[in-house]
Amino acid sequence: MKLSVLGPEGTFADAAAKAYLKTQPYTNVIFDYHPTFDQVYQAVTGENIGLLPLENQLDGYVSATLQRLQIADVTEIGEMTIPVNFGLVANADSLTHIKRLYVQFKTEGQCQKLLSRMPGIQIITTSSNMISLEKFLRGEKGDAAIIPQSQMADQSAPFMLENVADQDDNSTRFIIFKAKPAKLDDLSRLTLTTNHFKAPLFIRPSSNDKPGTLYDILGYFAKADLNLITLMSLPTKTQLGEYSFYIEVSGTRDQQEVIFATLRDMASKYNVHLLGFYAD
Ligand SMILES: O=C(O)C(=O)C[C@]1(C(=O)O)C=C[C@@H](O)C=C1
Repeated sequence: MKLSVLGPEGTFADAAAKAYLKTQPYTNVIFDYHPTFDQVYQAVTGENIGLLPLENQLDGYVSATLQRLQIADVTEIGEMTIPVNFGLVANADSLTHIKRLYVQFKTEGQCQKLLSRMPGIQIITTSSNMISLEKFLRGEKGDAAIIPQSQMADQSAPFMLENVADQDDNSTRFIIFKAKPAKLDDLSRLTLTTNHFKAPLFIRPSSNDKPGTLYDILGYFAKADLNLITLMSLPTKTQLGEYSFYIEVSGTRDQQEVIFATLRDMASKYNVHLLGFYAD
């Protein structure tokens, strides 16, 4: 089986994939690294699986992943949360002599305190923390990169700062998915391996321009006593002001029947795009 993740080896996605595999019975897994989230998504076919970051404790949801999930025909089969911290490597004698900084786009929002100490610097955004490191290693004097803290021990740059995330307590949640579309009927028959589940989904009203639409959507879950852990609105991109809602429902095994009955009920009125139903 192939597991597609953001590469090269050493990204947090790679670490999350390895942590996930420790909890699973898969054998002979081949790691398949790609430089962007979109290429990771495109690479997952058949029975193979992929992993993408969904949410960071400091910087919130990963918009690129949500935008992709909104239109994706995938089944999420699980998730993995890992601690995240960063280090700074620089080819300079001090912070003030750094001219150019390589930083992954989601990492930037997690290292704001460090960045505020480097005014006037040229920031080059990358798609992966290990690409930031690669670019730094091939770079010139005055260059710096923010890289995973786990890579710091292997580096010997002239100037290095450890643990540069805005706070030490920081984590990112990743989702693991297959390429086949999540089907309500198939997933309703799934046997959970733990007592808890999560069900991520998008709900798209035919129009947002009506009083009480969100209230009505939330009412279905409230009436069924189903707990929502996420509610986000995302532009559908069809028209300015048209949004869909990304929702994560969590519950216990004894609520399996009620969640599927609720989703079927909602599907007669709204566009319900289920993304998965998995043990948590
Ligand atoms: O570049 C990496 O190391 C990644 O795995 C990506 C990613 C992300 O986009 O959220 C993962 C964890 C951190 O939040 C920062 C970057």
